[in-house]
Amino acid sequence: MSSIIRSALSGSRRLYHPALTAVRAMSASGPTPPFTTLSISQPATHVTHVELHRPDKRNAMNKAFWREMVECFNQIAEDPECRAVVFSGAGKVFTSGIDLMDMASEILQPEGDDTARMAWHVRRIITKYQETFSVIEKCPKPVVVAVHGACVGAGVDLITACDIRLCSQDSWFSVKEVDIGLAADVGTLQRLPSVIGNRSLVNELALTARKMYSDEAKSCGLVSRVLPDKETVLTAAMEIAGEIAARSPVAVQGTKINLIYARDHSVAESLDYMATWNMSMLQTQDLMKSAQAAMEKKTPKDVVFSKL
Ligand SMILES: CC/C=C\C=C\CC(=O)SCCNC(=O)CCNC(=O)[C@H](O)C(C)(C)COP(=O)(O)OP(=O)(O)OC[C@H]1O[C@@H](n2cnc3c(N)ncnc32)[C@H](O)[C@@H]1OP(=O)(O)O
Repeated sequence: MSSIIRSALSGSRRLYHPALTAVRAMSASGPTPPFTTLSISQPATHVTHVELHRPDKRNAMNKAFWREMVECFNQIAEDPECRAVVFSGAGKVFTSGIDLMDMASEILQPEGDDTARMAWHVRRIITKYQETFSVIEKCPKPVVVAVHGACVGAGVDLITACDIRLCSQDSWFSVKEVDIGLAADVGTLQRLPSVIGNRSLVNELALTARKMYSDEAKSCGLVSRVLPDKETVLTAAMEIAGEIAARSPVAVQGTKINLIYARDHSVAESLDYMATWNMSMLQTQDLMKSAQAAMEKKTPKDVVFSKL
C-alpha cells in the first residue's frame, strides 16, 4: 500500500509523495509542504532530489529538520517511483550542523524530576536523532550527496550515512562536536572509520575538530569526486543518480543492502546473507531483461523495469 493511500486512510495531514510532486528546477525555491526544512523535487525520471533548505541559517539542523528527515526518507523508501536520491544543501554552504539556538533547551535543560529521568529523556532524544541519519542508510534507494562549502558537525554524521559522496572544490569538513563540548553521537564515530579506512586520521579529525578541505577529503576517500563548484557537483550527483535509476531496482537495492550488511558482518556471514538474498531475487524478470539487452548491445536505459 503506498504512503499516500495510507495517509488518506488514516486521515492524517497531506504527505509528500515524489510521484505526485511537480517536476521542479534543480535549484528549488523553498521547502515543499508538509516540510519546513526540506525541499523535494523530481528532477529526472525515478530520481528524487532532497534539498536541505534553511539557507539564511546556513542549513542549521533545527528540531523540525530532525523529524522531517525521518518522514521524508521513510516515504522515499516506500515510493515505487523513486530509484535514486540526491541530497544537497541550499545557499552558501551544505550545512553548519546542529542548530545551536534551537537545540540548546532540549539538550541543556532536559525534562525529568531527577537525574535518572533526565538521563532517560536525553537518551531518547539522542536515539531519535540517530534515526534522522540512519533512515538514509535504511532506505534501500541509493543516496548521492553533493556537498559544497562548509559541512560541519552533524553534517559529517549525515554524509557518512550516504552511499556516494561528492564535493565542490570549496568544501571543507569538520567533526566539530568536541569544540562544542560533546562526543559526536549521531553516526560519525560509528561510520567514518569504515568510510575512510584510516583510524588514525579519524581520531585526529574527531579529537581536534580541524578542518579537512576537499583535496584531502578526496585523497582519504571521504568523497569519491571533487568538482569545481556547487553547480557542477550537483550536476555530477544528478548524473550518477540517473545512471543508478536506469538500472534494475531489484539489482540496485539488493546491492545497497548487501554492501551495508557486508560492512557490518564477516565475509562468511555476508556471503551467507547474499546467497539467501539472491535465492529469491535471481528469479526477477529484471535479470532476463537486462541480460538480453546486454546481448543485444543495448544499455540498461533501453530496458523498462517494473516498479518496485
Ligand atoms: C543530539 C546531538 C546531535 C547532534 C549534534 C551535532 C553537533 C554539531 O553539529 S557541532 C557543529 C555546530 N555548528 C557550528 O559550530 C558551526 C557554526 N557556524 C559557522 O561556523 C558558520 O556559520 C559557517 C557555517 C562557517 C558559515 O559562516 P557564514 O557564511 O559567515 O555565516 P554566518 O554569518 O556565521 O551565519 C549566518 C546565519 O546563520 C546562523 N547560523 C550559522 N550556523 C548556525 C548554527 N549551527 N546554528 C544556528 N544558527 C546558525 C547565524 O547565526 C546567522 O544567523 P543570523 O540570524 O543571520 O545572525
